[in-house]
Amino acid sequence: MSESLTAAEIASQADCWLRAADIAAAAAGRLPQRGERVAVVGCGTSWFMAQSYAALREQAGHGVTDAFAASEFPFGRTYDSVLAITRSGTTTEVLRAGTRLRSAGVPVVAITADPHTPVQEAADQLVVLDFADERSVVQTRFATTALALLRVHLGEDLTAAVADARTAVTADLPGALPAAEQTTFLGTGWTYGLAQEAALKMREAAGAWTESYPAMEYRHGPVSITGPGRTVWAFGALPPGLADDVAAVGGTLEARQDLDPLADLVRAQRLAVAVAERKGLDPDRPRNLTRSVVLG
Ligand SMILES: O=P(O)(O)OC[C@H]1O[C@](O)(CO)[C@@H](O)[C@@H]1O
Repeated sequence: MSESLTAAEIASQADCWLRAADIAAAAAGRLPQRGERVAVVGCGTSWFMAQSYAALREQAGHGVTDAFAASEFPFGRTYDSVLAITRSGTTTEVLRAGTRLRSAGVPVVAITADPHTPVQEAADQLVVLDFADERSVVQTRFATTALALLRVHLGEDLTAAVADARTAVTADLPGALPAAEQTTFLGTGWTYGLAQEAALKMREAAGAWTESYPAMEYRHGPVSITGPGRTVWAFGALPPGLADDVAAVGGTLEARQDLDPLADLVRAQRLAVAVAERKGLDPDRPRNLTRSVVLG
């Protein structure tokens, strides 16, 4: 089988993160400033990246940062600025939120792959990551590149993450993994957004049954569905006792704490493609999904 577009885009992420690091200084004036009260919005994958960034920004002490699905923006709250993430620049909920915020005088910046779209009207300023744009319906490299840019903007050095991403694209996928009958993805802090994104990727590309939770929530119900043939995949730090909890019910624990969590997401993306192909599905043609959702 020839390599899918999605697989090729997944493999190119480390290079895109390096390019993001190169443009971070030039974009810095448009991205949230230290001390600002900021909201970050997006839909689907972009919303999950917004959640990861919000957690990282708060953790870095840069200021209050809330993330919302664009359709759920709490217009009664006051923010110094709003950051929108949208690969396509056409997603209706993002455009509606941006337009309404702008008309209320709230500065809106959008990170997008395509500036020649309606997002140019819905935002005051754009940060364009056209080099990370994708031909696939399912998002992979645009989203991780946006998060990589934001991590550099927070002062992180991504050298190790880039090296880990290169490892993640060549490493064998865990052969011991069952056919991914069901996978529960866990994360904490910024990695919870990654867990949600991994679960979405498996659903979108492979039509797989997946769930995602904050890691410590695992014991509060999700453990009930773990068992033989089912996998728990933890991003970042493992909660104490998790390995024992998963083993006790016969599940398989997948955790690569040696990798930067964003690079571990690359492995999860690859798993989604592998599961799709194992099921005879084309990861480039996800069921019932379009590249962006534009409402009438
Ligand atoms: O970032 P955009 O272009 O606004 O698109 C968001 C879309 O991307 C997706 O993640 C597609 O993979 C969908 O969940 C969502 O509809």
